[in-house]
Amino acid sequence: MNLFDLRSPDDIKALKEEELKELAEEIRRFLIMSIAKTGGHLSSNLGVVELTIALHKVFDSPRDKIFFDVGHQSYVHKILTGRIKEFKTLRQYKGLSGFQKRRESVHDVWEAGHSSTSLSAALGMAIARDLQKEHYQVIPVIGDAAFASGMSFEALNQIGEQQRNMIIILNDNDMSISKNVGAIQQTLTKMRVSKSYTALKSDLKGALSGNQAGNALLKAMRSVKNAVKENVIPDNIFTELHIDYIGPVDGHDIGELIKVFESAKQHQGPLVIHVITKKGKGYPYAENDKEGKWHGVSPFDIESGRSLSMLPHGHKSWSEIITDAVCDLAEQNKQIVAITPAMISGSKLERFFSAYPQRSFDCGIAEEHAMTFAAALALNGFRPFISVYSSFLQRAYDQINHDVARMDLPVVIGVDRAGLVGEDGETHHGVFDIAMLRSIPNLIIAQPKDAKEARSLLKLAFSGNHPFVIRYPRGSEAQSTECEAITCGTWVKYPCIAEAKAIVIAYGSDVDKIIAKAKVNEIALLVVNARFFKPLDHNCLDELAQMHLPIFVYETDLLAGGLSSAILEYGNDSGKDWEIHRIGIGDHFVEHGSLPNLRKQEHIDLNTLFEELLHVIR
Ligand SMILES: Cc1ncc(C[n+]2csc(CCOP(=O)(O)OP(=O)(O)O)c2C)c(N)n1
Ligand SMILES: CC(=O)[C@@H](O)[C@H](O)COP(=O)(O)O
Ligand SMILES: [Mg+2]
Repeated sequence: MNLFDLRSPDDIKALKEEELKELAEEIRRFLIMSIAKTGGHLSSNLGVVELTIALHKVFDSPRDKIFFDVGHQSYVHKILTGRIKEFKTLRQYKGLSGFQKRRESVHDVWEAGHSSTSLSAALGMAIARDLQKEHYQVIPVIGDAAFASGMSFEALNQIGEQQRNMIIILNDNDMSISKNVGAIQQTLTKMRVSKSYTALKSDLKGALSGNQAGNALLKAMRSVKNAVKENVIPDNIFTELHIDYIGPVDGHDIGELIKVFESAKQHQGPLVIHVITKKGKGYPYAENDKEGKWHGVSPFDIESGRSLSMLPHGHKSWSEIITDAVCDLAEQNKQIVAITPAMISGSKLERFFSAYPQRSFDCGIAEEHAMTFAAALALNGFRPFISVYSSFLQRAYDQINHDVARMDLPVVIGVDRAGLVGEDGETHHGVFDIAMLRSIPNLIIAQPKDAKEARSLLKLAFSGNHPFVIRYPRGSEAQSTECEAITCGTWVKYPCIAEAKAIVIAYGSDVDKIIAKAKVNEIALLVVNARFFKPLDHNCLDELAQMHLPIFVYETDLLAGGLSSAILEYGNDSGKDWEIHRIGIGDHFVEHGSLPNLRKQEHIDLNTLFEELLHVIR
């Protein structure tokens, strides 16, 4: 079958098992070729090819609701639902999203990007269906790491109690972004490899070969389980929650998957089907990836596996710059510990984890738990550094407020991926954290403009005794080992040339870019590096007000509640009579695309700033 003829799942309903296996191989080849060109989430999608084909073969999307937790592994679903032609635009501005989007297709019945929402959503859909007296299947597909997250267990607790019909596909590849962690994973591994479950599986195969329908199958399952229950099989975490369980099932055996899914159609009440897959299947570099290098990739050379995107000379990622600084501080200060909620590779914490394994903790996808865990370590004499992507930090708002800030505990929170991130789109743009955190008492919130300031701010953070938030963007910066003393809450003024005609207050790496652009264009500006969002530098603001010049506050984050809001609040409270121009992101979510395109679309690119500046001062 030509993949490009695929319009809807109906096109595969008549295919026989052998043809479906060929389809799987064609899709696998297409994924590797296409993602090598565009970048994207490679290994998770290679792992769910047969699983997704079998789901669309057996169930009737969009009537039956098939959806994916996080959604980064929904590319095969998109191919089978008529979107293969758009894959050349994957994650590009106005192109195909890397996650499920309702605007793209009727087959995208849910949206995510953040982990572990699928089971709660499934219960909502199932109860809506029942209350409306409708009849369709609700089928969340959830990975082993997303399953081991708090929100998933909150949902399972109610699913077990509600006993609504749903088919939970647990896609267990024993991987999060890198190797999965935690006791729940250990339990799943035991279930996956224990002989009794394998024995049970061969009995299951027997039952299936007789083509027994659902309940008969489960009766067979239960009789087998009861038969072996005395000696080996304890009830598992699912049955203890009154959720039936079938598994483990080979997630690459289309025939077996179809039989199990067919049987599941008749099942009454919630059912978990434990599917075992190989993340990265079919592409050796990704199959053998333990560090998570092939989870989310930039364009790469298929033959060598080499990435085609290189950092500018002398640059390191901001994540690495921060980790290097924390490692150097940790050499002197044995109380420094590092915590990550499942993002070791994304946050580039590998150096810390290998240098200080006893002082390194990966909590799994559990931002809420990780933050309170950090608070208790700080309360008991340690100096935790917890790195969380800005958008995932939204999960830990109450823990920052209720545990870290209220008790005024010295936790250093590295807010990675702060600002627009680009290709991952609205669920991942880290544009809310300044507004989200600025109202919490006791927090210090800062952003460095370069590597030297990053090291200086971290030195200040670990020398103080208060919760300290340091935010930094996706992307890279020239590395530096320099460091200087910084007084908390102080901004820095950079007069560009001659008598300033306007003031620009900015932060992060844009500060130096604005200075350079003003010099090249011989525009007389005073540029202020507002490296602290909290506390504001009131002395500096008082001085700026005295200059009676137009003040441009240039933000690359949400305007509402951000830096300019804080400045306006101060101006109001201190009776300032000043002219403030605000540039930043308006009251809407920002879609996916490359950063230059998004900045232009949001009118937060430097050209927009300078156009507005010149409009005022000339
Ligand atoms: C709240 C939240 N935290 C972290 C992430 C980053 N993240 C995306 S996918 C992923 C791993 C998912 O592992 P799993 O659920 O097992 O799916 P797999 O990729 O193995 O198929 C993580 C940690 C996220 N999307 N949302
Ligand atoms: C799906 C998900 O949430 C992560 O894989 C995320 O896409 C990683 O983002 P970075 O590529 O910025 O590390
Ligand atoms: Mg996984």
